[in-house]
Amino acid sequence: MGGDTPKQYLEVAGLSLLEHSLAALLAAPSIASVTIALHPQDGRAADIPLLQDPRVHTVIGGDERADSVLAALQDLANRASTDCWVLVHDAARPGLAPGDVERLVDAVTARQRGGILAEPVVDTVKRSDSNGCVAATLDRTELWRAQTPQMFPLGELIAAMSGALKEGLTVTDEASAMELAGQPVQLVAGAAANLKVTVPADLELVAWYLDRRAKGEEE
Ligand SMILES: Nc1ccn([C@@H]2O[C@H](COP(=O)(O)OP(=O)(O)OP(=O)(O)O)[C@@H](O)[C@H]2O)c(=O)n1
Ligand SMILES: C[C@](O)(CO)[C@H](O)COP(=O)(O)O
Repeated sequence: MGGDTPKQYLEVAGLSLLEHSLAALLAAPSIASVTIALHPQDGRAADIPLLQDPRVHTVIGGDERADSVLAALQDLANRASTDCWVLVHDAARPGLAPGDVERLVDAVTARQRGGILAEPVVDTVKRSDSNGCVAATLDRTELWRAQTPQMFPLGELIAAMSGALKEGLTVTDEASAMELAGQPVQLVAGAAANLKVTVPADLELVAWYLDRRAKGEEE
């Protein structure tokens, strides 16, 4: 994103990205507690009123997203059964709605199979060769863009993430680790509003979605 403010503390519609994401999770009836992985030098989280909620815990994160996720999962395992289900969410996805969380939880619990929110790819997708030319056109009917939350049993996810990191494998989401461990992962339709804020224009886009939601308009 550039700039001096860490992405999770950029503001949209009067709240930081982290606060929007946290509020959505806390408003979802299925969520019992939330553990937030913070940067070791984080100086801002303590000022967030929602962090006073007794259901919220914090832990020091790691160098990469996967390290932060594993730190939070291991902290959670100190006070929750490894059989319980856990959802991992990006602070950088502030457009999450409590209803999205419940849709994922319902699908996962109905089939007792881990799953993720995801959006079908709507463009024609090309794979490039090393010269920047098209090597192939992919079959988009099989392609989805992974979102978060991603929901798996706590113990299985810790084992899968630890295994992947020990082997030096890159896992950019939790499903990747579960796939490497040979576990099935179901795809549950996510909303366009649940985008990952990655470039400055995404802030305006997510503000638009949040404004429509606040006015009760369809997404
Ligand atoms: N060491 C890290 C790196 C990222 N994240 C979190 O992982 C989520 C998704 O990562 P991404 O959007 O890629 O965040 P950054 O790497 O922080 O940002 P960018 O790629 O835009 O530089 C974000 O909510 C971010 O806060 C984390 O917890 N620990
Ligand atoms: C987990 C994720 O949001 C799925 O799309 C994404 O992979 C995280 O972002 P990153 O840029 O890969 O860290």
